[in-house]
Amino acid sequence: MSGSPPVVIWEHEVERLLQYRELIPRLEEALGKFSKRDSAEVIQPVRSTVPLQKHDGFLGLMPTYMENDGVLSTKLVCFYNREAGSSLPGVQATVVLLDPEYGNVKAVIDGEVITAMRTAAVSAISAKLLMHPEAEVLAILGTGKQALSHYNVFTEIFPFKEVRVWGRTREGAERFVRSVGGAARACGSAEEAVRGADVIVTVTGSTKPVLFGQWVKPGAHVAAVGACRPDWREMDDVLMKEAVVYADSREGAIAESGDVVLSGAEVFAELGDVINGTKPALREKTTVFKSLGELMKTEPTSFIIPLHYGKSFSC
Ligand SMILES: NC(=O)c1ccc[n+]([C@@H]2O[C@H](COP(=O)([O-])OP(=O)(O)OC[C@H]3O[C@@H](n4cnc5c(N)ncnc54)[C@H](O)[C@@H]3O)[C@@H](O)[C@H]2O)c1
Ligand SMILES: O=C(O)[C@@H]1CCCCN1
Repeated sequence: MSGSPPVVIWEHEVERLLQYRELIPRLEEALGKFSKRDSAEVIQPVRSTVPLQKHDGFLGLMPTYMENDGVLSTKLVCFYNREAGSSLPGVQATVVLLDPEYGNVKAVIDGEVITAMRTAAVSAISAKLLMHPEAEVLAILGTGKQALSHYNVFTEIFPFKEVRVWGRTREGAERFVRSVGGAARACGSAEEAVRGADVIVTVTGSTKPVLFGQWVKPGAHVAAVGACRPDWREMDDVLMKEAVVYADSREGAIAESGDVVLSGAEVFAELGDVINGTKPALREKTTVFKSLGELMKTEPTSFIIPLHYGKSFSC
């Protein structure tokens, strides 16, 4: 294997191979393993970030090693502040899979679909664990790629009666609603979308709060996906202080989430702690899951390879 050139697996192939019904249980297992902090299970340091000042962006390096599973990979992700508006993409990602023994690159895999689906799947896991079991109304703030993947997985696995979408422009929200076949309602303001919602997903490129605690129904669950820099926000202090805060990675949230850093909110638990049964899922409280994406790009990558080659492929 060490002498072979890397295989390149691109967007359409990843899209064909990844399914939420397979991704979700694998990510639950991986989140649980990570929270045990057993170095033979998962080593996933907080990502290294290189500022791309001239372009108002960042390069994030996200290595992971799962020794027991024999999987070594790193995601390379560039992300930008596009708040001022731009036709260029806000996030671009590639995943590189390496042989942990030889150190050679085995595969270069498009990271766009992995990022969209993994992030939405982890938010869906947070909702499975933390939302009210009879949740009926979903609100999505944002109308980009993550808004779409979140819409897809949340409506695939939960029986919401109503889905509301807010975007910076009314046209953007209406375009989004048309793109999903009209099964959601475009709202004229974030407040209108959020009032009375049981589950709220924030997937904006905003650097300032778009979600305010005074609008949020007590007991609602928020999956907060944007604002992945220590000085960027999507939520205000009222919400951050009232809610019980969960994260994918505690270290990641403390280092990278402006919502956590600037509000001084405490991270109560990781999703993996809840999965492992070491911390409770406080469903009756208002909960925020702060997603940084720190984790688990390796997991989807590791099963794309065998799927790509069929069962005969061995890592
Ligand atoms: N937590 C994670 O794992 C993870 C993974 C991928 C992306 N992200 C973050 O999620 C966010 C969305 O990513 P995406 O790939 O969907 O990006 P995108 O560029 O496709 O969409 C961004 C959306 O945010 C909106 N927006 C931008 N500035 C805004 C503002 N000030 N107020 C309200 N809306 C605003 C845009 O109109 C657009 O609808 C970004 O912040 C991105 O960095 C997080
Ligand atoms: O983990 C990721 O893929 C994202 C990209 C954008 C910024 C935050 N993290």
